[in-house]
Amino acid sequence: MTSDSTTIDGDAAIRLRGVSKRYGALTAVDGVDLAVPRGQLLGLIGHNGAGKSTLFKMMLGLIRPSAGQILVNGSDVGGRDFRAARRSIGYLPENLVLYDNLTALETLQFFAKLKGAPAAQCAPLLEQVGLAGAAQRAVREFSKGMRQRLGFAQALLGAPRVLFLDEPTTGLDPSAIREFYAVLNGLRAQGVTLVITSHILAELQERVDRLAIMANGRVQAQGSVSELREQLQLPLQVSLAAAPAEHPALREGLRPLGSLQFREAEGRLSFSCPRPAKMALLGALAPLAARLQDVQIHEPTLEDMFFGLREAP
Ligand SMILES: Nc1ncnc2c1ncn2[C@@H]1O[C@H](COP(=O)(O)OP(=O)(O)OP(=O)(O)O)[C@@H](O)[C@H]1O
Repeated sequence: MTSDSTTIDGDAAIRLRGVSKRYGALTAVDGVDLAVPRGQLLGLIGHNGAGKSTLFKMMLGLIRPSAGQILVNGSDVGGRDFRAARRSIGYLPENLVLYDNLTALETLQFFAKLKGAPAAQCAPLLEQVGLAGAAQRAVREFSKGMRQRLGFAQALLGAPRVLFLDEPTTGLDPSAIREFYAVLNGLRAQGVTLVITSHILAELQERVDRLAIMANGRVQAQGSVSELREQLQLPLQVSLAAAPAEHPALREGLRPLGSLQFREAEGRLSFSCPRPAKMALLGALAPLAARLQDVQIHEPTLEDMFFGLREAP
């Protein structure tokens, strides 16, 4: 699959070239090239074991790549100056360990000390993630979503310029997810670069600037959602509502589009239509308008794209 990383390299806050990680015979990450422009939100998606967490850990300097180069904020990860550069990077791991006996505020103060961030940031950050009212409560009493909010506050300590968030919305309810993305949008507007993983594809679809789809250690495709749609050329899903008596005439009227696989259910005639035939489809439907009650044309969803890639040879 094509990558446009070369065209955005100039202002990339994160840049990976030929990055691999091998564990003995197993190649967890295999020759990844990736570039994330400053101030953008990249969604990283992939099946279990695709290599997302391994890629994260390498970008954070927690594990060393077997091959390739990683630059974050202009610093070579693993290089001499990376220790200092690490302070401008925030990270929310998939499973953050919290101490149950500490309060939310004490927890954040503890992480602030570890990171060398000012303790004065802790209370405003709790406010930002919606935990101001729970600042003095012990973490042991926290729900899953509250723990996740606290983890997010921890990642924001030190006003990072690059944020890596591994499954950050796990355990959040729909309104908390909305608030979480509002915070991300605010950060993005300040030029913070964000990389986020999620298994909830529909959630990412409307919210990310770019996506990288990983499978078997490789980035199989990357780009904006509309670029991926173009690259993958998955068909449109068309559904026509019409009285069953009209279906034969509809099939006949759509014959110029070539052989379509029709499905009939609940008064609807449905079929997949190749993307390049979209205008021809609209042209064929116009003279059939009097026979139709409704027309739905769906672009492929991120889920369609994800599974389309996995099923590709
Ligand atoms: N320390 C390790 N030693 C050996 N193999 C490892 C190690 N860490 C990861 N792997 C393997 O590398 C592959 C990629 O794992 P990784 O955790 O990066 O996947 P992932 O995409 O984050 O998966 P998930 O969505 O389940 O979190 C898997 O096959 C995993 O078993």
